[in-house]
Parts: sequence; C-alpha cells; structure tokens
Amino acid sequence: MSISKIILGTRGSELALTQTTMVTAALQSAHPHLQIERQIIQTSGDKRQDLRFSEFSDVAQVDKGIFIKELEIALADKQIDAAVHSLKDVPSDLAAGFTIAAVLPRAAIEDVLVSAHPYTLETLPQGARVGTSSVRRAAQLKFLRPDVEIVEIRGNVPTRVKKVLGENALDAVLLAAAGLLRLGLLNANLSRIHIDTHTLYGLVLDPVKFLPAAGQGAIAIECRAGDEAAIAAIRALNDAETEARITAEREFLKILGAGCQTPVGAHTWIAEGELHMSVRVFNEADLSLPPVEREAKRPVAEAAQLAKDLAGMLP
Ligand SMILES: NCc1[nH]cc(CCC(=O)O)c1CC(=O)O
Repeated sequence: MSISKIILGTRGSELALTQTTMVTAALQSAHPHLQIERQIIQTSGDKRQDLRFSEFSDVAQVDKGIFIKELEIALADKQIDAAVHSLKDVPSDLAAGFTIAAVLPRAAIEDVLVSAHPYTLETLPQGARVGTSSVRRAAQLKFLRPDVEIVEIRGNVPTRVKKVLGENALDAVLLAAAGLLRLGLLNANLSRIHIDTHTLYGLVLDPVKFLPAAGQGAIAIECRAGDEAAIAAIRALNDAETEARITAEREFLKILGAGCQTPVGAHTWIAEGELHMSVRVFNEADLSLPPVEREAKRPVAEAAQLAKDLAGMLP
C-alpha cells in the first residue's frame, strides 16, 4: 500500500517550523515522488503565552499536552495525515487512536545555562535569579544550588533567551540545547549564543549531573493509528537507537503517571550494545528534598522492561 500525498501538521513557532522542514526533507529524500504539504495549526499553548502553566484553567491539561491537542484533533478530522512534534511535549500516555510512527535521529539532549556572563552552576552569584518554566529544571537547579531564585518564564525560545538582557535581566535562563541549535542561536562549539546583535554565553550542562527531560532533543511524527499507508511512509524515517532510548524514558514517565510538568529527569545512553538509563525523581510537594536517583541497564531490545526495572527500584 502506498500513498501519493501527505499533509504534515505543525505548530507555527519558528522551532516547530524548522523541525517540520527537517521532517519534510527527510521524507522527500526517502520518497522522492511523494507530494508533501504543510499545514500550520495553532495550539492552546501558543494562544495563551500570557499564562503561566500553573494558571491554565485545568492544570492537569498542561500534562495532557497543551501543545499537541489541536494537532491531534486535526489528525482525527483528517485535515492532516501526520503531526510533527518535539517529543518532549507529547504526553507519555498518548491519546487513544494515535501512534508515534517515527522518531528522527536524536539531537543534543542537554540543557544549556544561557547568560550574559560566563557563569557555571557553581559560579552563579549567590541568590541569582534564573528563568525556567520547567519544574524538572527548577528542581535540579534548586538541588544543586538551593540559594538560587527560580523565575517562571514563558514564550518561544528567542523570547526566553532575551530575558537575560536589558532592564530587570535575569542572571541566566535554562533551555534545551536542541532548540537553540535548530534555531541557529547556539554556535557549533556549544559555547556562545547569538541573538540579534548580542553575544551571550551558553554552558551545556553534563546530562549525568543535570538530567534531561524524557524525549528531549527528539522529533516525533504522530499518525492516526491504523492509517497504515501514512505510517509505512513515515516509518522510513525512524531511528532505531533513538526509539529504544525514548521508549525507556517515556515508559518510565508513564509508570510514574508523570508528565512534562513533573520533576523527573531521565538520561539514557547505549554502550556495548546495552541500553543504560539513570533517573532522578524529585518530590513534587517539596523540591528542596534530595531526589531519588537510580540507574540500570538491559539489552537495547528490552527498553520498556528497563523502565519497569527502574520504577520497581523506587522507594
Ligand atoms: N517545551 C518547549 C520545548 N519543547 C522542545 C524544546 C526544545 C527542543 C527539544 O527538546 O527537542 C523546547 C524548548 C526548551 O525546552 O528549551
């Protein structure tokens, strides 16, 4: 079964559009005769950039994917055939009727400390104000630097970078390396951020010390479950190592009933044919408590079981 045309749905942010251009290029090269169209869909997360995540009418809804719901509606309505997502924004318990048909080879997984000054996590000034809207990043920073004040920030990636500039500038913000790289803001040495006429410092944080979010740096393509023709076409883009890693990371979140707004870090890597995962689970009610840290490994083919092993090791 093969298809002649695919409509890709995407959010309209610069990052989403860049990622969709990457998917389009990969898809076109896998299927030279396939006609590929793009449709931009605004999500509730895009419409309400004025709100903090904690102010959404139903806080649980944030975990259920404020950045993907409208894309799933468009998929179900057959307005689009596939939705391009930052996997990190896709809930670990995907809504019924949908499937992740492929994940592209993963980019950088790390978080970056962005600042107008060459700070490290150790040399950030006492009581520094650091911007993030991720409870995972907030928890990890508070764990390493209890004196730091977390400031909740929202907006697209360039908007957040600019929070370290001008009047009332934050001392630093925390962002994903993948997004900064894809937008061309972070240089190839991963040390400088260029935005408008400004040059800022970027410090890539060691994922062993500052654990990434499940799925960070991965681009996923979601289809209607059962749309075998579209799934088969898109499956050609799938990267097996990335899939094994994100399966373990997302399964761990799913077992915990956690979402993108839960303070959990998960780091996976493949060494000598085995899939390794380390996790850090913070106490949601009291972020200042030390996290539970666990590490385990299994053959790459047993990714979901690795997540179960780790979940079983929690107190
Ligand atoms: N929640 C926003 C979001 N979703 C994906 C990325 C970056 C790209 C990625 O992690 O794949 C970002 C921005 C950020 O966290 O800095």
